[in-house]
Amino acid sequence: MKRLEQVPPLGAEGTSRNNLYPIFLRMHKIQTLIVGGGNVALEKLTFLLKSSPNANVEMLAPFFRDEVKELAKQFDIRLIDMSYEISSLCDKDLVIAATDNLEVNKQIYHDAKQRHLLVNVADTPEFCDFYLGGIVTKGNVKIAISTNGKSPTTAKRLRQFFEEVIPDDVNILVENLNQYRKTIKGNFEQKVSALNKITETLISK
Ligand SMILES: C[C@@]1(CC(=O)O)C2=NC(=C\c3[nH]c(c(CCC(=O)O)c3CC(=O)O)Cc3[nH]c(c(CC(=O)O)c3CCC(=O)O)/C=C3\N/C(=C\2)[C@@H](CCC(=O)O)[C@]3(C)CC(=O)O)/[C@H]1CCC(=O)O
Ligand SMILES: NC(=O)c1ccc[n+]([C@@H]2O[C@H](COP(=O)([O-])OP(=O)(O)OC[C@H]3O[C@@H](n4cnc5c(N)ncnc54)[C@H](O)[C@@H]3O)[C@@H](O)[C@H]2O)c1
Repeated sequence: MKRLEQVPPLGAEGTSRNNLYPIFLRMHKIQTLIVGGGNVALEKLTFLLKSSPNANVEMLAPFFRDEVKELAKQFDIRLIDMSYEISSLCDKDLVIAATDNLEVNKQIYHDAKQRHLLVNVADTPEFCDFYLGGIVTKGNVKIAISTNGKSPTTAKRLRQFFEEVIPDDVNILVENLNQYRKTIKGNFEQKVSALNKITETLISK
């Protein structure tokens, strides 16, 4: 069993610390529901598909903006032309509420919680089990950014910064190491040691 290299402090006196735990969801394996088809829903859908073009998404609203319809067509997203009903949560794993009606959004939150579904009411931290983040994708490498809900604008700027500075060919490193990893003989410890040795110079100052 490996020991934690270092457990970070809980946050110095008077400061706060991001305690969110990012997980990397395999979006094609789970069913996502977005309720709403307006501007906010469009923003959430756009960034979701940018990161996970293979996501399994259903959208529900009595009105869909044209840009939503275009994206949905392009990415094979099911659009359902109706107002929210509790039965819409059947067979769903993840829910994003993005209507312009706070009461409806709150109802979706409570219904989802009752069913132990993970729910995000867009731009409403108190009704979120999880936050959407700024996301950088370079081949097989993905970086998720959150400011703990403090400043989405900073998350956006950091995402733009990392998109710029991380070289596109970082994926070549990953692919090469993946090939090398398959060729290493020996037990787990010997493999870890070989991989650590060959990548040592990447972090040397
Ligand atoms: C990262 C990103 C992902 C995405 O949306 O997919 C994202 N917001 C983005 C942009 C953005 N959102 C807003 C602005 C306008 C400027 C501003 O208000 O600051 C801008 C900037 C812009 O558009 O330029 C409005 C806003 N957002 C929230 C509130 C409510 C509040 O803060 O209380 C309000 C005020 C609403 C109002 O005034 O009514 C809340 C949330 N927004 C989050 C995510 C979660 C926290 C993420 C984190 O931990 O950092 C959280 C908590 C919940 C959630 O929605 O998941 C995406 C950038 C994607 C990218 O570019 O890569
Ligand atoms: N537009 C923005 O950039 C922005 C920014 C910050 C906050 N907001 C706030 O967020 C909210 C949503 O804004 P918007 O621009 O997305 O509105 P919008 O009018 O573009 O879209 C609202 C969507 O909610 C759907 N809807 C309404 N009732 C529904 C129900 N019962 N079931 C299912 N769908 C339903 C509508 O059909 C429509 O698709 C508003 O309260 C707005 O003030 C918007």
